[in-house]
Amino acid sequence: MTAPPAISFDGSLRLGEAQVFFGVSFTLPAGAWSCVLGASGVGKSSVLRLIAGLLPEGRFDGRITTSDGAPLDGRVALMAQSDLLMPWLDVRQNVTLGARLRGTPVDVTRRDRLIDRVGLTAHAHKKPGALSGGMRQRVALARTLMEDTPVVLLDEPFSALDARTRNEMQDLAAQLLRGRTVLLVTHDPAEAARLGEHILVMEASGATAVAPAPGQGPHPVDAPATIAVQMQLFDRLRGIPA
Ligand SMILES: Nc1ncnc2c1ncn2[C@@H]1O[C@H](COP(=O)(O)OP(=O)(O)OP(=O)(O)O)[C@@H](O)[C@H]1O
Repeated sequence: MTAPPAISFDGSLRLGEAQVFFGVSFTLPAGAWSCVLGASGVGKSSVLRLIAGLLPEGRFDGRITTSDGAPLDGRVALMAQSDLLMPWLDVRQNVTLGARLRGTPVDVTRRDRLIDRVGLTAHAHKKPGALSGGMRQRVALARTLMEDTPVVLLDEPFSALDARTRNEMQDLAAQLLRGRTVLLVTHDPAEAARLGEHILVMEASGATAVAPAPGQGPHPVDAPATIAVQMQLFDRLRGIPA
């Protein structure tokens, strides 16, 4: 993996007749977890798709730049809320889907190591239909890591999981993605307070930074600093000024 860059985003987006957002500007620090929250429809997923180069429709007036000046093409992996697993492929084949689609050789040692790190070695022969929701998200996480990109974008990947599995997945993702430039879209102030080393609240007219809990994430869920950030985010999302 190449060194993760910081990413600066500045622009406005129109989709069809609608101005989705206007003058949204922020910088994602290199090698850290950034979290973005905001009302439904404000354009959070569109920001991810713009950074990933996956929003061909619409009109984006602005710039997305990197601290090393190199383009983001080929350096970004996106993990969506839906696990997007292929039902006819087993865990090993799903984890290596990227290489299969590109027609490039599969690094089987790396594949098996990642499946082991997400705790699925005993289930590697199974198809998605035989896995729980948490296991399926583990496969999706291993597939994202298999791409070994310095930038990882996460679009509400844990929102459909029960509280305990979500907590486990947050820890696992924080551990496995440490050192990469990560942007997580979430509706959950507790998740943002726990994982965020940089936190943004997005509105149609801009993005505001909210100070995270100190130190490296994941922050302890019951630490006073984490709870204070969570409460502040609740207030921001309810429209209560800081
Ligand atoms: N291809 C498209 N064409 C027209 N409008 C679109 C398109 N994709 C998204 N939109 C609209 O753009 C707006 C922003 O969508 P987006 O999914 O980015 O918001 P979001 O903040 O991620 O929402 P949520 O939190 O509900 O997932 C929404 O009003 C959505 O309906």
